[in-house]
Amino acid sequence: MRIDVVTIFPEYLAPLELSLIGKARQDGLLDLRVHDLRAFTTDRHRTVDDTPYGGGAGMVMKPEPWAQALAAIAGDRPEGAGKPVLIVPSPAGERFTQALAYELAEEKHLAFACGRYEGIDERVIDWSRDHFDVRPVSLGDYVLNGGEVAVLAMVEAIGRLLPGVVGNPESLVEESHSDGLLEYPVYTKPSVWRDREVPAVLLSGNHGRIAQWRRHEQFRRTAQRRPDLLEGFDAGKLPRADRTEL
Ligand SMILES: N#Cc1ccccc1Cn1ccc2ccc(-c3cc(N)[nH]n3)cc21
Repeated sequence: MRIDVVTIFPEYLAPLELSLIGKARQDGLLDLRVHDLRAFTTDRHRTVDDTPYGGGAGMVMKPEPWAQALAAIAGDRPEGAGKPVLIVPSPAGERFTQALAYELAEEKHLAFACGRYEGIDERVIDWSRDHFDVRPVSLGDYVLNGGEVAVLAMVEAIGRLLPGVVGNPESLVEESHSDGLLEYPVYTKPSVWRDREVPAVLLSGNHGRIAQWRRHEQFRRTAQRRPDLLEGFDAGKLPRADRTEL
């Protein structure tokens, strides 16, 4: 997968050189390129913002540097890729979810536009639709100072789903949200820690009972912490014990 990120703070994306995503880049599984928006300005001061039409606080990102940066990306497509997906982090976007991460992990070419100030001139979003499949995406219902933190989270969530990135693909199956539920609690040695014991079933070696306990814990936790995730969940999928419990 090819990922391009445009930002005025390229150093904000440095953590993507570390750990699993960094190794995926070294192994050639992920071609991630970070572009400084100021490289696409033409004035002496490398200006990327200006005052908002209609007044109001703060500044808005100028359209032309964005069009220059995004045109360069759209014109440099990986072999066989169609229109890249342009993800624009925004408090006013569709919600980023595990399902969207899986969807985007299927793409050959993603681009991320990291806004700052009060956002990017809206005409850039409109212009981009001729060159990209444009997706404004929200990380959650809170306001960040810019798109970079959201891109760090999304690139990690998407990148870890690419084949070969996570050592044991099995670990992707049972984690939170992979099957619509929160994950079960995990434990490791020692079996007794500060007078707290590991649940006995996990020491039993009975893999059937362990799987049943873990499934029950997923439903119990989801019902307790994120009942919204159970709306519309097919109760017929519940083992009988869980069905009576909810
Ligand atoms: N837009 C905007 C805006 C509007 C008012 C005040 C401050 C900002 C900051 N900002 C500028 C760019 C930008 C990008 C993404 C987010 C963002 C995403 C999520 N999920 N929360 N916040 C915020 C961003």
